[in-house]
Amino acid sequence: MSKKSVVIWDGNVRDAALSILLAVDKNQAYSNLLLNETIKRHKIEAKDRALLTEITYGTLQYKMTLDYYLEPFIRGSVDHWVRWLLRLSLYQMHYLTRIPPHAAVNEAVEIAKRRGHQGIASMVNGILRSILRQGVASTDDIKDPIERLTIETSHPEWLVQRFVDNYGIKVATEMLHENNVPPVQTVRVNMTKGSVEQAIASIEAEGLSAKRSDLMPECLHVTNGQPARTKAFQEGLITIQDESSMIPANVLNPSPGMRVLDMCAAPGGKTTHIAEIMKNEGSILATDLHPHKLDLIDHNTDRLGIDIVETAPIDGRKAPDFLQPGSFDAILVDAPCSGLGVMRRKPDIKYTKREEDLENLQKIQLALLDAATKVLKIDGKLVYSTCTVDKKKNEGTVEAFLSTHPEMEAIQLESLPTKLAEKQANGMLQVFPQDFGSDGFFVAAFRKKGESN
Ligand SMILES: C[S@@+](CC[C@H](N)C(=O)[O-])C[C@H]1O[C@@H](n2cnc3c(N)ncnc32)[C@H](O)[C@@H]1O
Repeated sequence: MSKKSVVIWDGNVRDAALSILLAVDKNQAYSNLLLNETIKRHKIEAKDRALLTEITYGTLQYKMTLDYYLEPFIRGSVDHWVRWLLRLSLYQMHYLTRIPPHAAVNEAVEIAKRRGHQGIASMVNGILRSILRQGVASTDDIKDPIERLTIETSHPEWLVQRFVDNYGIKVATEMLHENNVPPVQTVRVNMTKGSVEQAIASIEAEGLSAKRSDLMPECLHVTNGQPARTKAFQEGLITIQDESSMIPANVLNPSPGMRVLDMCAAPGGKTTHIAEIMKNEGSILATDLHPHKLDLIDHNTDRLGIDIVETAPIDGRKAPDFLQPGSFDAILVDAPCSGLGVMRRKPDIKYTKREEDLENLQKIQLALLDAATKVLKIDGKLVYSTCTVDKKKNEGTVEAFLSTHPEMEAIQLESLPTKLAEKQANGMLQVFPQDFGSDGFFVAAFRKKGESN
């Protein structure tokens, strides 16, 4: 992202949302990053912040559905920015019950006048008022179930088909709908600094609400506010992290004093979790392909008061060239992946990801696992995780790995709450976004066979 923001903030939430959507559409920025940057840079207040977030994400989440609704009302072609303006206005009219539809139309007309001219404003007014009078077409009229899900939930057809092939129509439908639901904010309590009760008290003292999750013991659900701005965050008592992302470090479950490798570590969400589980005793090598990302890990360890982490820029696939064979007690490979489990947070993924990307990623994932095996001690534990939901590429990668690595065996995923433990099969766990309202996530665990000395 450039140093100069692409979003001008003059207090007009819809106009700012339009600028963000246009930048995202031109691949100038990721929606989550540009939205956060805009909010931070312009110090946007809570009420506007909530609306800006809702309109930007909502419009992006439902882009294809909105186009389906708009199509019968648009004669000829409209400018690219006008189409985005229509989408974001219709999103408010159709999905946000608290905004009077006429207010959304009036705002759209004003923006059209300012960004274009009176003619465009009249056209926008005409289209939106016709929709108000006539209503939108029902997606129930679409007979083909894949096409209907594609339009209804605004996911590309190849992805809908892939989810249905992988998991059946029921699970796929639930997941596609859940992907459009805004995520809950969750934080992880740093138990080396304080208890869950202390974290709740500290967060609530600043006017936010925090409650224990009934899934992961170190997880809190936080509402109405920005936990990253709290004292608890600044003092290292909490870390912003999705609940599913708390699974891999728990499954790795290293003891204090161990030597651990976190192979794809930046920005360090799981490295720091591993360090907390180890009570900040032992040593962790946190590596990542991109040297500039290592600063993020250092920043996190400093804030959390963790001093057992060392970082190094290493391509995990070449780890055996730099690290001693058989030298780590436990290794986490939190691999680069297609991100199909995090589309609620990053709706851009729905429209930018291509099916062939999944193939390329699998080659990298297998190379990382192969390298990890070489530097793992005998009897050591290897945990593999991705934030994606794809049977062929998650379970498929594990099967391909095991078939070429007879020295490794799949093992039971330990140290998990019962609700998660009972969902595992053959040393693998796939969490769907609809299971617990957390990200879609995959975790597998292996042991290096043989006698340890
Ligand atoms: C899913 S993210 C890791 C998130 C991190 N574990 C956390 O919890 O904060 C995947 C990471 O893998 C890194 N990566 C991609 N290819 C890699 C490679 N060949 N070797 C090491 N790291 C790689 C990316 O830079 C990215 O930071």
